[in-house]
Amino acid sequence: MELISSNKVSGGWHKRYKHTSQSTQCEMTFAIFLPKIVNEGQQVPVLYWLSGLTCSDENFMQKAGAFKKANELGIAIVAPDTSPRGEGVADDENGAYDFGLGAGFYVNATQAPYSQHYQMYDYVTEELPQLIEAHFPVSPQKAISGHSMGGHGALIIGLRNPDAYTSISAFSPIVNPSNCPWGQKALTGYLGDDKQRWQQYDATELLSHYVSPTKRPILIEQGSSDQFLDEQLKPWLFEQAAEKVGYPITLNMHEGYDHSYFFISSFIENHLEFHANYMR
Ligand SMILES: CC(=O)Oc1ccc2c(C)cc(=O)oc2c1
Repeated sequence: MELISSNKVSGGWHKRYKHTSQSTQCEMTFAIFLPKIVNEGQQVPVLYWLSGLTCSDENFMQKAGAFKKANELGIAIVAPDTSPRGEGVADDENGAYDFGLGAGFYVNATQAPYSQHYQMYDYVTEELPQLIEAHFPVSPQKAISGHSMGGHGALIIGLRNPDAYTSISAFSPIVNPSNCPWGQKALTGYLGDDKQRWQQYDATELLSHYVSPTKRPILIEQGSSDQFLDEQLKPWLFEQAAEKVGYPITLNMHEGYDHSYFFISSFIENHLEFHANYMR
């Protein structure tokens, strides 16, 4: 693991690292925010943040405005990249923004040529937490959150691993990728045409068939003026599935907010407090 940069911020530290990943078979970059309290020898819980299409480890760290509150609450934040990258990593054949580089969709791809490197599910759920726990003063307490494609990632990972994450949250998530153009394109490209195989990566499907007795709290934020709301995001489908299976979720609609980091930065502190409450 190699340190790329280190900056003091809001009393804590923001650091970027690169390392060779066994899951994705390429160099991966991630960012970590460590609150001040780690200097006093305290182990801190970790919020994993998954970013959306076209993003890297940098967007959330630079734009969300999360550090002051994370420092106060004593939470570390880890932001991985959104896909494998580098020479030899297959991209969308037309270089589109919604597939390939910057758009790994947090799945383990089974289709060539993507299956060689696009193993983001394993990277985020296994390899990265192991690396973080081996190298930083963190406790095993983890929570997960994300935006848009990353909100989809947070929901599927949280729902599939209720023993690993104390709480799940999302901003403007793609809740039902089998049922929207971004998701259909990604799931076809990474997993093939068999829709049965898509279900493990579809939060609304996972919730509809949820059987675990452990129901982790789920908090979703959505802007009413989000340009992707009706065609891509459709949070009401997730809400309906939750009602049907009796899984309590909170979906907060916010008048006038769009899909941007202006929206995320407006409500990120509530999400940090939400997760801090469960990670204690
Ligand atoms: C930094 C930023 O604005 O991130 C951003 C912009 C647009 C999108 C879209 C359209 C989808 C998504 O999944 O993430 C995302 C992130």
